[in-house]
Amino acid sequence: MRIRINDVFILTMAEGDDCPVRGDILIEGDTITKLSPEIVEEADEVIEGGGRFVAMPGLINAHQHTPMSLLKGFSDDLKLMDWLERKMLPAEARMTPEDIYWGAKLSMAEMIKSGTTAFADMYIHMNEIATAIDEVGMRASLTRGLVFLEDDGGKRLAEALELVDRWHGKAEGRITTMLGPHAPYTCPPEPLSRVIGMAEEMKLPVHIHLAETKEEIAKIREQYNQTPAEYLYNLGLFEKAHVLLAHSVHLNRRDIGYLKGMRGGVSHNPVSNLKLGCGIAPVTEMIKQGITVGLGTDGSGSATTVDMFEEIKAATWLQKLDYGDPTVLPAGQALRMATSEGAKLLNIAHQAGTLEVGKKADLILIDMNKPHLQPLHNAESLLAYSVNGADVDTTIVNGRVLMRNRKLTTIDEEELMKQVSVRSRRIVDGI
Ligand SMILES: CSC[C@H]1O[C@@H](n2cnc3c(O)ncnc32)[C@H](O)[C@@H]1O
Ligand SMILES: [Zn+2]
Repeated sequence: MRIRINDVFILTMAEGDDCPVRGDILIEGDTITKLSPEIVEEADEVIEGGGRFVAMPGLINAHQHTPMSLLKGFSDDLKLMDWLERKMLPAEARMTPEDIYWGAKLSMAEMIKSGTTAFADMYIHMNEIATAIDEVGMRASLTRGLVFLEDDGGKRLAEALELVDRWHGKAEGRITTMLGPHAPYTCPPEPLSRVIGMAEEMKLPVHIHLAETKEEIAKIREQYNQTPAEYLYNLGLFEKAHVLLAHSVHLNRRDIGYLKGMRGGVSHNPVSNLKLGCGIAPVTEMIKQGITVGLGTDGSGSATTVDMFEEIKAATWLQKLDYGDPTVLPAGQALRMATSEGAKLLNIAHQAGTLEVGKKADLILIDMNKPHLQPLHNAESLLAYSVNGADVDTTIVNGRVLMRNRKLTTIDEEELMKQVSVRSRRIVDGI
């Protein structure tokens, strides 16, 4: 299959490339094969840009719990632990594997419609999520979340390994896997060390929540007389595996030092942090210290939206506010966090995150022919500060068009809405 995209403003997001160039894009199979002012090759499908679209790499959501889309808006304005323990966990205990499948699809529909092409997911019933991804066509890195607060006879860990066995490298290579110990406060040293050892041996990345709230800092201090980052560092996590750290809001100077030089980095989730009142992550300082920082939404049970353009805005504005300085975290940097940096976190930088010949064709077309997106003085500014998810016209993953002219091609939206309506009501009823 060959797709030619004609006459668009191409923003590659490749190193040092911050100005869009008007031209054409050729996709052959799953790969970008040409970026040029004019391409004449025949194609099976031609998308006429007519100079109204910006083409950019698909956004990468580095921290998600996709099926939580079914819990969106059901329990807001609570403290994180109340929200999690009193609302989310009881609701999750009622979710069937089929609910998980439909919840993942709902989240993917929203992600594709707002320009996300790849995501990192941590949840339960991962086989159903992987099946949904296989069908829908997105790219993802999957982890079975591991909580070790009670003895389950090794059931959760066995499911985590089954996920790796069954799905790593599958769905035309769109699915990869990680190990997912949930957080320092749900993973005591012995089982956590075991998981870290497995990650090292199996060369698997580790996805874990870190230092999200002040309560977490107090709890880990009380239990282990350490900070959460110190706890992970002392267990050898940062030297033994590629690590994806979600949140990392409450890090002190020494904690940031532990993260320096690590493979992987931090998923900053500003909307979730704002909404749960967690605090402002030291993003500017981490970047200054050479730590890779990408962006994520967290599940829509907390953030309520998985539109990554909201995260881009929140990330840059929060740092400007925190420093009292509008020059901090400029537009281009925030866009890189949502694209090239996110790709590094998911360990897929060789495939995605920038538009370059030889990379997988994961890209979006944004319709700029709208009052709030004109004039086009500076594409990066408009993309970071003015565009929202609804401005995405076309989403392509692995050379396959998943949305064209805002119509999803791999998800039956009507059926999805029916399933979501019935299932979501049943899950939260009486909680
Ligand atoms: C065991 S699967 C993942 C687990 O994580 C929970 N979760 C969702 N959002 C957050 C968050 O912001 N901090 C900590 N844990 C979170 C989710 O409900 C699942 O139970
Ligand atoms: Zn999370």
